[in-house]
This record gives sequence, structure tokens and C-alpha cells, in this order.
Amino acid sequence: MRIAIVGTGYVGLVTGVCLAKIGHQVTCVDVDEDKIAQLSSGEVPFYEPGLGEMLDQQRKEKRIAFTVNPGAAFANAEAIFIAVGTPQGIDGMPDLQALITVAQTIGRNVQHDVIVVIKSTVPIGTNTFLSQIIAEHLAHPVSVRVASNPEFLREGSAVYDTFHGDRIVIGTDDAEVAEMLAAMYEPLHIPILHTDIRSAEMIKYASNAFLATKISFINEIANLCESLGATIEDVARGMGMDQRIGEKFLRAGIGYGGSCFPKDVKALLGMAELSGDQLQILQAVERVNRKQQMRLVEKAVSRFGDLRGKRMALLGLSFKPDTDDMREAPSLGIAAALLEHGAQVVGYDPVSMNNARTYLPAQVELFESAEQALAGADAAFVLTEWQEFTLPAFVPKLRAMREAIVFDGRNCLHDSVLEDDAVEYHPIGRQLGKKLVTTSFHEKGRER
Ligand SMILES: NC(=O)c1ccc[n+]([C@@H]2O[C@H](COP(=O)([O-])OP(=O)(O)OC[C@H]3O[C@@H](n4cnc5c(N)ncnc54)[C@H](O)[C@@H]3O)[C@@H](O)[C@H]2O)c1
Ligand SMILES: O=c1ccn([C@@H]2O[C@H](COP(=O)(O)OP(=O)(O)O[C@H]3O[C@H](CO)[C@@H](O)[C@H](O)[C@H]3O)[C@@H](O)[C@H]2O)c(=O)[nH]1
Repeated sequence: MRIAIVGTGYVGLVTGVCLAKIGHQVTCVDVDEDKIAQLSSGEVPFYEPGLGEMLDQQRKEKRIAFTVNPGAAFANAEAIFIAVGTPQGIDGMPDLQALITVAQTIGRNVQHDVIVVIKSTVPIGTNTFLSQIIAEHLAHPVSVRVASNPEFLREGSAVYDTFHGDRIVIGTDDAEVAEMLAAMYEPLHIPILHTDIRSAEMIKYASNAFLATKISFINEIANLCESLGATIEDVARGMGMDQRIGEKFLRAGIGYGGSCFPKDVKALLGMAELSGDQLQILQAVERVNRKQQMRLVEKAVSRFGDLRGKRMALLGLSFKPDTDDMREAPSLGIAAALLEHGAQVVGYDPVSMNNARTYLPAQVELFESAEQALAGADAAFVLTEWQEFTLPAFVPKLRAMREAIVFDGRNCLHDSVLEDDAVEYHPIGRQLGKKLVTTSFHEKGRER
């Protein structure tokens, strides 16, 4: 199939490269000229494991091209995918401006019948709204049919997720469109759920909201484990072995961040409010998450009393491992809170140093290695479970600190930390110095 993709961010680029990989002819278009220049020379503008290699391969096969010219991208396309950002607007609801601009551009430029597929996460009703905008701007008498096809990939494992997704959701009332999209995805051998447009839009929000709920739930249980002397990993494991619960997304820590959960939870709450409904569970999920992000700061205050002048080393700045994305990363709120308490804050991340410099307050000093960040520190805060921090070889590095006091917000340090007498270890959801009975998640490997 000949496909145009609008927006070459995490979703658009990964989708484009993966659709090329399964044999489609893809043209990606973006308004960001630098991004298109980078991509045209084979460079991926962000960190995403496996994507660069696959892009190289597809460029060689001549199955993918990049342009800033929408007219050229749409010229032969049978389907146009929209994957532009829908960031949180000032009222808490998604800002749809980029989507509206794209809908107008499609209307003005298409000269033949085409399917428009919305991949961006959009409030219920937006697909219909966009299809009206396209119709109003049509410069030629052509048919444009719109379908919803929400995306479920995770950053850091986006390529893997695209090839191993649990489901593909196609929302349309048009049987021919449904069939064409199902045929396009057929080589992935992923179950397809056909539904109406509004339900497809809702599936995306309800899924993210449910995953966020699991995280806030386990975080509250973790806090209770600390008070009552239980061990959260064992508790989560035991719960997860019940297949009705499932083991995934039960990792306690410092709350969820990233470009999706925080904004999508807010958007769903906003949609409920606008329709006169209330999502009370989700309101609590958000509240618990905000509080959980401060959990390590509270632990540090109760450990030190006064944080003024203390040198605090933040290890892992991106919102999760294997990405350089700093959007809504817990490190941002934690750094701000520590500075507020008068601490001196330094940091290190294996991959996201450039983005971290843009997002973190200027007072945060960044170092090129964990050793440098740790040297002379009074405490370390592990905020992202990068593999580097989970290895046994990392534990002796903590001895470079002035006082080796570690607040592990991801419970990811190797268990040998407990045998190191020089290290005072504060995990989440278990008592100080308590060993795990079961294997911890980093030993099992990351969820796939
Ligand atoms: N990031 C994820 O893991 C993820 C996963 C599933 C769904 N989503 C959803 O997918 C959408 C895209 O997210 P993202 O993280 O890929 O965004 P992103 O910010 O990484 O990328 C968006 C891209 O769209 C481009 N763009 C903006 N306006 C444009 C226009 N008028 N024409 C062409 N290009 C334009 C931007 O330059 C940018 O390159 C959002 O709705 C998001 O909620 C994201
Ligand atoms: O057990 C867990 C799992 C995740 N997290 C945190 O939750 C956030 C989100 O993690 P993850 O879901 O792995 O990353 P995202 O790339 O944000 O992916 C989510 O958001 C995407 C955008 O909508 C969806 O497509 C994905 O299905 C959904 O998992 C991160 O801060 C994680 O640290 C936890 O604290 N505990």
C-alpha cells in the first residue's frame, strides 16, 4: 500500500519505518525541517532502540522517504496517517491545533480519493470533527474517509511493541475502509478489533487510564508495605500470579511520568467533567501519583532533617529507561523540590543529557558519568532503572559519595547493595535493608 505519514515523532516515525518493513511504500512528512533533513540522511532525531538500524535498511530498500512538502507526500497515497502531537493545553485538555492544521492541509492538497487514519490520541468525537474540517477545505471533488487507529506502543520498546502488539484497534463504520486497513496490517499477525470511531478513541484513553490506575494502586500498597513490614516485590509477584490481575504494570516506584499517562489521565478527567460525569477512581489515581513523585524527597527530609547545602545526585533523568524523553519525567519535580529545600542538585543520565539540560532548572549541574555525579554527594536518588544502575558492578561506585546514602525510586539496584556495609539503602515498599524472597523485576528482565 502507498502510505503517507504526517508527523515524524515517536509514533509517526516508528509506524512509518515498521510499515515500510512489512512491505509498504511510505512517505513521511513533517513541518520540522531539521528533523526531515536528519531523517533524509538516515539519522533518527531521538533515542529509540532498534529504530536506526531498521530505518537504514528501509532507506536502502527505497521503501521510505521524507519530505516537508505535504502535497508531494499525499500525491499517490492510498492512506494518510496522522501522528502529530496532542500535548496538554492550558485547560488540561489536549491541544488539537496541530491536528486541525493537518486536516486543513489534507483538504487543500488531496486530489484523489483517500483514507485518513488518525493515530494521535484524541478526545472522543475528534475524528468526526477532523473529518468535517477536511471536507470544508477540499479543493477537489474527492472522497476522504476517516478512521481511528489509536497507537499503543511504549517508548523504549516502540519497535518491539509494533511487531508484538496485543491488538490493533480500527474504528470505522465503513466496511471497505476496515478491510483495507486490516489487509495493510495483516503481515504483523496481530489480532484486530473492529469497532466504531468513538469506541476506538475511548479504548485508547481507558487503556492508559487503567494502566495508570494499576501503578497508583501498587504505589499505595508499597507505602503500606513500608509501614507494616511487608515487601512490595513479593506482594506484586504474588498478586500478579493471579491471571485475573496479571503481573505487568505492578512495579512500585516514584509514580508514572512521560508524554502519555499524565496528559491522557487529565484529558479523560476533563472529558468526564465536560459531559457532567465524574471519574472518582481516576481523580484519586492522579492525586496518588503526584504525591508518590515526592516520596523520595520526603524520605530524604526525614533522614537528614534539613537538606540545605546537601549535595544530592540524581541518577537517571528520563521518564523511563531506553528513551531520552524528558516529558513529565519524575526527575523534574524531584529536582525542583530538592532545590526548594535548599539542596545542591547534580545529575547524570546515560542517554538523555541533552534533553535534560533543556528541561531541568539551570541550577542542576549535569555530569557525563555516574561516578562524577556521585563524587562527594551526600545522597543518591535513583530515578530511572537504566540497566547501568542495576548491575552488581555499579554498587561499589556508591562509595565515591561523601555518605553512601541511596534512595532507590525504582527498587532497581542489585541486591549486593544490601551486603555493602558502606551503603545505607532506602528502597520503596520494603523495610530498610530487607532482602527480597522472590526475584526482583530487574533480574527477570524488563516486561515485554
Ligand atoms: N510517544 C508515545 O509513546 C505515544 C504512544 C501512543 C500514542 N501517542 C500519541 O501519538 C501522538 C504523537 O505523539 P508523539 O510522541 O509521536 O509526538 P512527537 O511530539 O514526538 O511528534 C509529533 C511530530 O509532529 C510534527 N508536527 C506537528 N505539526 C505538524 C504539521 N502540521 N504537519 C506535519 N508534522 C507536524 C512535529 O514536528 C513532530 O515531529 C500524540 O497524540 C500522542 O499522545 C504517543
Ligand atoms: O509498573 C510500572 C510500569 C510503568 N511505570 C511508569 O509509568 C510510566 C509510563 O511507562 P510506560 O507505559 O512503559 O511508557 P510509555 O511510553 O509512556 O507508554 C504508555 O503510554 C503510551 C502512550 O499513550 C502507550 O501507547 C503505551 O501503551 C503506554 O504503556 C513511566 O514513568 C514508568 O516508569 C511504573 O511506575 N510502574
